[in-house]
Amino acid sequence: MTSVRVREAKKAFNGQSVLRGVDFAVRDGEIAALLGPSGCGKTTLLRLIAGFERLDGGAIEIHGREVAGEGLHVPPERRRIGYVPQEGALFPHLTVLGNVGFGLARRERTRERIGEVLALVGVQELAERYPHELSGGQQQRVALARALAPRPEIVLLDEPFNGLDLDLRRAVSAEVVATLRRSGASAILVTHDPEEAFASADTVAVMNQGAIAQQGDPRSVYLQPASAEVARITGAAVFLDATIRGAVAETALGSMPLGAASPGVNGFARVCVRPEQIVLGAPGSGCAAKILARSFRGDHTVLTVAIGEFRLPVRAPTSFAADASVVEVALEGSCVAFPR
Ligand SMILES: Nc1ncnc2c1ncn2[C@@H]1O[C@H](COP(=O)(O)OP(=O)(O)OP(=O)(O)O)[C@@H](O)[C@H]1O
Repeated sequence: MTSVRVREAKKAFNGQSVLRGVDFAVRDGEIAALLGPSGCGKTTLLRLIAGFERLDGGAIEIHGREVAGEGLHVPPERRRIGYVPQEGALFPHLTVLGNVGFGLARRERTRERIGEVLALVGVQELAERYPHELSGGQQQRVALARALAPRPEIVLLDEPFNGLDLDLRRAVSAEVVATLRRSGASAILVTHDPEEAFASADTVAVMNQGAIAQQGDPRSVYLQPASAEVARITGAAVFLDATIRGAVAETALGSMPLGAASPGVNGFARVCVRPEQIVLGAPGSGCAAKILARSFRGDHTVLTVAIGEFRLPVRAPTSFAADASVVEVALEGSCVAFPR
């Protein structure tokens, strides 16, 4: 069953269109990521689903029941949705206990229920502390506990890990996802970090300029992006000019099987490959390239190489010969073609 369905959602602020007809769906128990660049409308979509904003057009259904549409706006407190806003959202004058109890109806505001949800997110020993006495990761766990306390059916999380440094961010997001799965709620996680979206979500909706450009499982949006923009939003992408012959793309780096092609692509095209598909090949296996620069990255080195006028990054092992000036570059896997 579908837990959230958004149809043709439109929203403008001060005459400026922010959502231009968004279609988006999340199934029961699923974690969906809303991935897109800054300003594309992710928070606006989340706030419309929560009921904090009113739709200008289109409709939103929760578990098959329309909650927003023409002449209809069910208030947030009647949507059974938990909301984890961006960082810094705890009430500074309330303890963890007070923060988590805040959203609970009086009869449910028991130490037992609060203790249960603090245990669910693993912060039960922090109950008496104030937000300023917590680390960033602890604060985010408490914010999640506050959202989960009223047993929502859907949890919306707006870039909840933004304020955390990278290592902590990966660890806290994995814990939060595990907690959400244990709670059984569906969730929508807003992020602009593709790795976070892929690691956390069952379905990824790629948003750009107020519309969903593609929605699918993480592998399909990464490996078969529907457009050059989706390819860029979902990770690093290298575009090569190519000639398409049947199911093969011929590029300056050699030929490559075509994994997918946009409609109308034939003859001259642009193919998208991911940097990890450009590899060092054995002599004679690919295309000779001149090394222009090296950048040491710890567990690997990135070479910038030139093939004629064309420059591209190639990942090499840290042990790569320091005196080499030429390498052989080859392509691995398949590519996706777009019109040139
Ligand atoms: N209440 C508002 N009044 C006027 N403009 C708004 C309002 N809320 C959002 N906007 C505008 O709508 C656009 C989309 O904003 P939104 O916060 O939804 O984007 P976002 O994708 O979540 O961005 P970020 O990743 O930076 O948070 C922006 O141009 C923003 O300035």
